[in-house]
Amino acid sequence: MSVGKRIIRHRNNLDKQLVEALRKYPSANVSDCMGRLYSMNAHIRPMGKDNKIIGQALTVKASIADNMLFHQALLMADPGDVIVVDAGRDMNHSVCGEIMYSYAKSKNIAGFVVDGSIRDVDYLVNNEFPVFAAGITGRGPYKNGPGEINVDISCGGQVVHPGDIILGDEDGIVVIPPQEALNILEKVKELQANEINSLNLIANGDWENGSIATNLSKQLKEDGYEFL
Ligand SMILES: O=C([O-])CC(=O)C(=O)O
Ligand SMILES: [Mg+2]
Repeated sequence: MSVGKRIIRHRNNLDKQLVEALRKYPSANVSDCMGRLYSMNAHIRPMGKDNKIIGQALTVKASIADNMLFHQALLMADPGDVIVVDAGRDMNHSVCGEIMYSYAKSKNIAGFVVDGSIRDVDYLVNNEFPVFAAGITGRGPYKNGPGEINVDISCGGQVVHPGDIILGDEDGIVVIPPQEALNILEKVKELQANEINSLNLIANGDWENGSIATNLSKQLKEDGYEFL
């Protein structure tokens, strides 16, 4: 196999309903259900008006300032895929723009996550197509390669495997291992119910009697804090 030039067609796909069931949960709550260890770094930000993204990852490992394999990934992607690109966090060249967004949207690709820069942001401000990235620059990419498709990559400080579930919103991106998705879905349902309880306590003026406040006071006492 030619490392640096691998284009892997096969990827395991999950039941789409399971992926869809995660859509309504905030990335922050999902992250809490995964030990707070699987969110991308804060430099990966939503760049347009559509901030909600969910789908299975089709990964691209790109050369710096080059989007040849990103274009190939667009041709290979299925509806609902999120194209996740390791573009080396480069701030000097963008690796996608309006032509690529338009084609991806026409194929019902779920969005892009790029550890690098993008351009033609006007399109993203005026159309529903979610793109998360590290920066914006009008200086465009080359198309020479090398690069790879559907290999494990690094994006936003996280390892992303082909087929991982990518969930994102205004708080950024969390990466969910597909084999754990059902388990995480159950946990996040429970966490969400607890958050609703907390918000109800606040609304009713009862926060001081809730479990967070009571546990805090117990912990401060146990740890020897003094109120002076
Ligand atoms: O030149 C490119 O490949 C990226 C771009 O601006 C576009 O897709 O519109
Ligand atoms: Mg363009």
